Amino acid sequence: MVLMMVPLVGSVSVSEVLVALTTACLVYLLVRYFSAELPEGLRRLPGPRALPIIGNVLEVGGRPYLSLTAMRKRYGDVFQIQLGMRPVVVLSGLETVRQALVRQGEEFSSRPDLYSFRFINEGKSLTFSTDGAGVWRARRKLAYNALRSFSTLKGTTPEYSCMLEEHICKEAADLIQQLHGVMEADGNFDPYRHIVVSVANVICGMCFGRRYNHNDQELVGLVTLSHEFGEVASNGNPADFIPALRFLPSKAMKRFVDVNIRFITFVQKIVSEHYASFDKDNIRDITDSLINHCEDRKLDENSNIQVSDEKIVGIVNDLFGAGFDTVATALSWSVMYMVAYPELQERLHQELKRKVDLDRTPRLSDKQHLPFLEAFILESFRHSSFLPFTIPHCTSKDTSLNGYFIPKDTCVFINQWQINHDPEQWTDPSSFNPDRFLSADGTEVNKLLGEKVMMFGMGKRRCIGEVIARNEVFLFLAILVQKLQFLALPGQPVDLTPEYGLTMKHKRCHIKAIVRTRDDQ
Ligand code: HEM
Repeated sequence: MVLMMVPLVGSVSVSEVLVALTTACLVYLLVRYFSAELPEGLRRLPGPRALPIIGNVLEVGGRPYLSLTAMRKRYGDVFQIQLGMRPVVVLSGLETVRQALVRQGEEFSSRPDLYSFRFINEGKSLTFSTDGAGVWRARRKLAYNALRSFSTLKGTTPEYSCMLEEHICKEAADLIQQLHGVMEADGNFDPYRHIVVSVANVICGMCFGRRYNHNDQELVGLVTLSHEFGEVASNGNPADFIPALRFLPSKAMKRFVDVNIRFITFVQKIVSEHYASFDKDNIRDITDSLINHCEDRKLDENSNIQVSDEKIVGIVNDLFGAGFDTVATALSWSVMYMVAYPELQERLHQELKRKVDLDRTPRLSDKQHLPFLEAFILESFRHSSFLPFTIPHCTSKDTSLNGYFIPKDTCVFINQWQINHDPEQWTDPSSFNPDRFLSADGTEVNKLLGEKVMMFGMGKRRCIGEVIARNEVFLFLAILVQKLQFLALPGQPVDLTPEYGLTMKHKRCHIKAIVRTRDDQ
């Protein structure tokens, strides 16, 4: 957002429109500053001094997770910046964030009315929209129950403990075939490009009861567009913070709108097909179960929260959207860490060999016997912190935190990256060291420490796909580590610098994989 805002501001600084705007903003800020009353006993939020119109955009820069972490050292766990004309409160520190999102959860669990969020799922997103508490809660419960039922459903054969396990095992086996094929054809591959299709197939299986070929242009085109989405959705776009800018052309915003239209068109086509073939006695997937809920609800005259059919069936957009890029990014980072640290990759393989054997496919139940893999995943989450901020929150009423007054409707950023790299919590936070999560003899994972890694948010808005996501990352990785060895290409060192976005990716690159045979174990 910040990167996009700077050139835009520069290109129109000479126009009359902005001169008028500057004056209006200055007046607005001055009036706001002097008129804001402070309740007795509470302090004004600390924070850097803001420039007119652009606020603190220049200081925040292109890597807000780093600059806002640095500002926390100066201003503490709760401080305020100004993004354009919008004040934003930034929260850091595990205990402060827990206080806000859990103990004061009711006050901190709304979403801000950001212009760009209106284009996501046509403004009806469960995740991004400003639905009132009642509607949001009802939709969230529906989404949570649908996800739980369709992931824990019995597999089609007894060898699988549940449908989620079945989907993952089949997709992981197919991914290995794919990678083998690409290695034979090209000698290298882009890990994210292939992983994202396999992961998307797992969520497509649950949501739509179907899977796509790795070369299906419609799906591949869609799931590889997440960069365009994340660039704007990470923490808005310039027009979210300087309202007048929404009337000026913006390439990034246009791409963002286009991605959202493509996305919704893709899902709506599938939903229409589901309506056409819907059979109440044969609920095939999450889409069917949501359609069924609409039918049932029409019979229930006592339901007091009114949610439109569109908003109910539209939940499937959120589940599909949230379900592939996040997990694929997590897996892609894990693969890159294995490439960067071959000795850790070997330890992972040896653990699998000892605890699972190489002849049978790992299962979800193997998790408890693979502490090093669990520690490795925790460290990949912590170190990459690929979701550096939660989705922006907003205060639902005037409140206070750590003695500071925060007015109603204030946009709140939660800095997960800071929590995961806080030197007060983590020894040598910048080094990649899975052993930090293991007991001295390496046989047990320190669960308490593991819970301090913040990747899924906290409290009322905590991710509803967390269990599924953790299971997916574990099982995909276990199967990949068992069957493949990942390596850097000669002369191409691994670059683990994250590229900023809603989900931060490592630089797109090519690596190679060797299929492990019994002889070279
Ligand atoms: C490693 C993978 C994942 C990570 C790191 C992750 C992380 C997050 C985070 C940080 C939030 C925002 C929390 C907040 O605003 O405070 C979130 C929200 C959400 N996630 Fe996930 N997520 C992952 C996978 C999934 C999956 C697989 C699904 C569903 C299939 C999912 C569904 C959702 C939904 C629907 C929300 C919005 C909840 C709400 O606004 O009430 N996520 N997730």
